Amino acid sequence: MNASNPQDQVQELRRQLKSLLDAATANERKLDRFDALERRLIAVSSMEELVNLLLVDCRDDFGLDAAELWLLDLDEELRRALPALPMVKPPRLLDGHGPLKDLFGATRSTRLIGPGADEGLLALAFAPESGIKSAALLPLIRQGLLIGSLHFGSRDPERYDSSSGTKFLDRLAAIAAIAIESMLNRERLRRAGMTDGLTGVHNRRYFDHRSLIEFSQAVRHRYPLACLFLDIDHFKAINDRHGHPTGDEVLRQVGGLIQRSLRTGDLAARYGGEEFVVLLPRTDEAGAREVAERIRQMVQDAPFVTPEGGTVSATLSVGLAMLPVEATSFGDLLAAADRAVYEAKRRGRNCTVVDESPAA
Ligand SMILES: Nc1nc2c(ncn2[C@@H]2O[C@H](COP(=O)(O)OP(=O)(O)OP(=O)(O)O)[C@@H](O)[C@H]2O)c(=O)[nH]1
Repeated sequence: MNASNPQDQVQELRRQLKSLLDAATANERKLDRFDALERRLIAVSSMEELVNLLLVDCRDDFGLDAAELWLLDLDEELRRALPALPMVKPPRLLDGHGPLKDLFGATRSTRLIGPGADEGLLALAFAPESGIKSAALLPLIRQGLLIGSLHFGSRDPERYDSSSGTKFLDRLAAIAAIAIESMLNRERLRRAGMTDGLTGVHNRRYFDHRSLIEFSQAVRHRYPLACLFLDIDHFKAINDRHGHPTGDEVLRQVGGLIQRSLRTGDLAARYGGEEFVVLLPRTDEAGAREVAERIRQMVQDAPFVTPEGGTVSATLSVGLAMLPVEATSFGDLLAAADRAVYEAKRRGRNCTVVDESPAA
């Protein structure tokens, strides 16, 4: 091309103008996509929706090859909560700060990684088989603390390079961190509303709600439903002899033993002071008796550790009742299990009694 030729000059200017316009249009589209994503992030109403949005929708909308979310979970709160939530791709839960330090060091700012010096980080941030060649690693920060990270990866080595700006991504990370924190708080509140603070099993309010659902399912589908009432023996004496904190500790450990003895789908709750209730759907009398005896035996054998580091022992009386085929109310089943536990106390405690009263 001859630059002094006016026609060539015009053509060159046209070419430059077109490339500027193309870049502006691409930027505008990018801005629109980020804008739409931010609006959706702000509007999410559940943890699973949020995770699916960050990991699945983001990957599809931005034409990425991989998206990863890491969340710090020092007290294993998320480890307990997340399995119950339906997620296409769950986040990776971190039990320490190490992996985040490896990615961000002390800088805690968005990192764009392409081929070159920091390439090794790609193997940390993504599964090795994903073949990621460039990536954006976004630290998620709330109130000055690193709570996790969001990783966008591409097999195109030029998709992200360290000289590009990170303004959009920084903003996205800030909004994602707020959305994650608010969902975690919501999840905590939801769980607190249905969990007994001392023992960690469900509370009476949740039991009252779930038992009605279990009752109507069992009646509709005509499957057996067993109810256990479990009452710690001479609990007043444990409190009186060893102190209230030891009584609390026994309650906490009994709650844990009961919970661990059950299958998914069974329901355990603290019904009152030293009383627990268990619902076993699709379980016949023989099966329910086995569960009751297993729990009773475990409690009998357990050395309960006191807050001072000593041990005390405890036993349980268990009342078992089966939902009568023609039951009309869940209250009948509860009343029958209550009668049975009363009978177990009468027979000398530390035993399981099956309610034998004629079906209601
Ligand atoms: N430490 C502690 N004690 C509790 C809690 N809730 C109820 N209690 C106590 O549990 C005791 C229950 O006593 P009782 O109902 O007389 O029954 P018990 O001593 O277990 O005797 P039996 O059931 O007849 O074997 C009471 O002393 C309550 O104060 C709690 O959250 N923590």
